[in-house]
Amino acid sequence: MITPEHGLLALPALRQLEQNAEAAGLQLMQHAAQAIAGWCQAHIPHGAAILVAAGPGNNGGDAILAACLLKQAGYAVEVLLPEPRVNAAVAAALQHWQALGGSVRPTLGDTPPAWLLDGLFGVGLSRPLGGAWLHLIRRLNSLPCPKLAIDIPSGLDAWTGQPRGIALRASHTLSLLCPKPGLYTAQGRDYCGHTSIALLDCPPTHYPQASGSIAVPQALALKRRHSSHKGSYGSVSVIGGARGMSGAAILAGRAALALGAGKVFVHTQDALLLDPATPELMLRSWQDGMNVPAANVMLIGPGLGLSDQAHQALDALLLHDNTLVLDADALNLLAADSQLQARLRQRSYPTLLTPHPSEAARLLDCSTEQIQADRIAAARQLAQQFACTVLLKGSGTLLASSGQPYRLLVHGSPALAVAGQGDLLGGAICALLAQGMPLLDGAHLAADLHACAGEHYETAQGGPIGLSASTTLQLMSHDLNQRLKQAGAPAF
Ligand SMILES: NC(=O)C1=CN([C@@H]2O[C@H](COP(=O)(O)OP(=O)(O)OC[C@H]3O[C@@H](n4cnc5c(N)ncnc54)[C@H](O)[C@@H]3O)[C@@H](O)[C@H]2O)[C@@H](O)CC1
Ligand SMILES: [K+]
Repeated sequence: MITPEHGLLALPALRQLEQNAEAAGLQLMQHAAQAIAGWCQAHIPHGAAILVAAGPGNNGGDAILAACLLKQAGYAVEVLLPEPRVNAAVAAALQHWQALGGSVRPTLGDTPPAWLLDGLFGVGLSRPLGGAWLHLIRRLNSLPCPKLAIDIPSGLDAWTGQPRGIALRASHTLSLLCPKPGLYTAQGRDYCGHTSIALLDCPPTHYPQASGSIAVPQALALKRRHSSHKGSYGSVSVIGGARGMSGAAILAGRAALALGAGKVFVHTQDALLLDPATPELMLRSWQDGMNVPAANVMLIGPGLGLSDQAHQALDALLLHDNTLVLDADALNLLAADSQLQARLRQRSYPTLLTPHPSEAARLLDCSTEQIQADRIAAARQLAQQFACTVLLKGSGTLLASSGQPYRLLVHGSPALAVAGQGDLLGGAICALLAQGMPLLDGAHLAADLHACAGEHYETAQGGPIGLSASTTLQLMSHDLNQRLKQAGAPAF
């Protein structure tokens, strides 16, 4: 059961929710206005000058009713209404505003306000913004003040997280009634700033079935007993590291150890003698990997290369009945070979693909821009086309598996946009799977730990630059231990 604060609704379901609430007599616009005014009173100094930009639909109605409450609370509020043709709810809100002595201006003045409230467009944006709207939003973006977007920054698509023509760059966003995927994925986080959600006192029974979720799985399944030993925590084999690229496979192996796998094998093209920083890793060659699928979870791809030998390794592994994670060059080999794809589809054992947007584009034979234009659709299409679970990397990482609600990560940081982080994530996922977590939950929890490590680093350093692999792994294992501490008693 997905709760209202975690559920991601498709547009028809959101409209259904609004109807359900209205039919039950809930005055959503009043509740929205109260939530917005409450947010402002908690964040904006009393009496400050607030410019409320109101559009022609209900997003504008929310904004104008909030303007009324803020004026009554003692703020110096002005309403900017660029489009005089407004819907009935906005017209009623305007009447109320004017009855309070509030004035309305059609164009932006010269004096910048202390804060901007953006109520131009919300989820009703139905086409790219153009003409005068482009000019206005450009000017609003250049105002040197913090900006609160109501529901979603105007111009940002609430489902894809992509601007349509142009979008307001908010410092804060207060989303109404439920979270929307566009707040978190693609360019969403760059446009939304700090995001919070106001559920508007809408009872959970009014919420239709969600198609996605931002809830993160519990770590409880990883709780350890005193009587356990290394054999209790599974084993991971990493197959990668062609000549000159062994670092990628080593990083994945280190991550698998740091996140708690009992035993970790690293198979590189030529077996390495030792990883001095992590002598616990058992180092083998590819040949050994094919003949001895010793581990219950296998990761193939980091630094694998595209040689015939790499192709053979992937071909052989697809036949094994262990849990299999495909990353990096394994995905590139797969994209280029329909026979490998057929073999993948025939697998009946848990399989995960972990592409970044360019790898996803190769797999779907389209451009990276097309993937990013609708990341949710791309992740779902990959899961369906290849009959496996998919983790689509990038800002707002997504997980999709046929017949399941998709999952969206709300954490992450540009600190993670450096070489080697994908290898760490692959290894970390395998560690949680080796310890018995189901595929979707294990991949999700590992990706969340990775995303949070990036955020923690950025917060601690005051910026995203310089995150190393070893720091990432320390942050991830620390966070996992903290989550386990809070998770209660182990299941027997
Ligand atoms: N309906 C309700 O009961 C609720 C509505 N809420 C608010 O209402 C918003 C949705 O309201 P609406 O559905 O009225 O939609 P919006 O207010 O987002 O915008 C719709 C208006 O914008 C115009 N429009 C759309 N795209 C345009 C473009 N590219 N260029 C120029 N004009 C364009 C439409 O013709 C229409 O007039 C939410 O985002 C939220 O702020 C929430 O308060 C929750 C409850
Ligand atoms: K808005």
